[in-house]
Amino acid sequence: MTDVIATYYFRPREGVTPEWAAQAIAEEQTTGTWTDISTRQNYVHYLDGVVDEIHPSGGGYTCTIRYPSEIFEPGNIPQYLSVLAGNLFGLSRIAAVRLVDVEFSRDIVPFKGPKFGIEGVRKLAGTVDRPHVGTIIKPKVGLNPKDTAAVAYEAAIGGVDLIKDDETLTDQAFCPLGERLPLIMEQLDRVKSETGRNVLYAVNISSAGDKIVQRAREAARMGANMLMIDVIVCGFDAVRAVAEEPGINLPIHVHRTMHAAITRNPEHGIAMRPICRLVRMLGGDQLHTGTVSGKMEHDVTELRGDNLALTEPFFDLKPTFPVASGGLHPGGVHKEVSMLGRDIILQAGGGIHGHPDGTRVGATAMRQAVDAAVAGISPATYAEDHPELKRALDKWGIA
Ligand SMILES: O=C(O)[C@@](O)(COP(=O)(O)O)[C@H](O)[C@H](O)COP(=O)(O)O
Ligand SMILES: [Mg+2]
Repeated sequence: MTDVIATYYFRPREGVTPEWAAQAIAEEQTTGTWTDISTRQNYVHYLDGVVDEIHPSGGGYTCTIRYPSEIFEPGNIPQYLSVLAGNLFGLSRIAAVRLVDVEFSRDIVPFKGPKFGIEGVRKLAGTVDRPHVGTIIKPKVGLNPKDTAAVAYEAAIGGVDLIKDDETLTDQAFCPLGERLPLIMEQLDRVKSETGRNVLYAVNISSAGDKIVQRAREAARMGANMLMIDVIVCGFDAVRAVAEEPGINLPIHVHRTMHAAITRNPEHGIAMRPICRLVRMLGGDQLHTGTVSGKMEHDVTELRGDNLALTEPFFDLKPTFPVASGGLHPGGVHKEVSMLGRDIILQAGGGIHGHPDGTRVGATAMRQAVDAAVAGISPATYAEDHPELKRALDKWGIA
């Protein structure tokens, strides 16, 4: 059995040595506590966490801690997190601590990973290597099912590859999932017969732990071609439960709403990297990781590393499709593609539905921006003979 290696950034309180702080984390997360105890048996020793290395970093230190994989109950993600990311965050003699990354050992990754992954999603959408364009139905909530489906049709016929519910839309009375889903699939069938394109719709099935698998089954029965889960608010295991459910063969789009409460502070919390590794191993086919030009806080170096964690070899798991979303518009596409590559889903809500000529043209403008980026042509030049893109650039400029 090999060890699991976690990397932490930490800053000890004044008067506390980095050695003491790192050791306190290793003990707190494995077999120790704040004082020696009389109940300890020698045979417990093999489960001790071991501080490997400590290096100064920024205003603090980074350390790697080895966790014997026997401390983990194979397949039990909540238990993994209680060890890797549990009590340590509250230790008062450590001013700040952040879980930066985890190197999992194969024996605690009994999961199958994404069913589709980048290649499988590309096959469904009929693309080879260009970035995908996605949109979020806006306004986030409030539209009735009929109007929601009408917006979906406009975006799909305009050229998007993916349509998704917003993270706050589930099965509320003003837009019941059971009405919205069939109406949207009907519109996407219409687009398929009119254009031959298979547009994906990620229906948000986020719900209580004892309901989410049943909601996934119902969505599949109603003709869904993709599912969406808010992983942080539902819990990581919800992704596994849906991904491993026999009889449900649908890609899973993973939204990370609430992530910034734990990922944003560069000194304290959990970085996006471990979250990327978990979502990939649990079966997420697509995952929001951030943009280089959008409205959300972002660190380009971290972001590129996060996207690599989704796509680099990781045992034999398929790569997960990174999603760049949040304040994106056609004028930002060239920057996203040049910094993040082509295996990316560029998702725009306001950046499509806010186009001066409406949703359909907004979608076309995003596709044109992608075509320009793939062809290596600047958006301004491409806009000279693509009026849809021009109108978008006139409104939002070039990032
Ligand atoms: O509600 C929103 O803000 C979005 O629908 C984007 O809409 P806009 O395109 O209109 O901004 C997404 O939820 C964010 O992208 C989430 O952030 P992240 O991808 O960073 O997790
Ligand atoms: Mg949203």
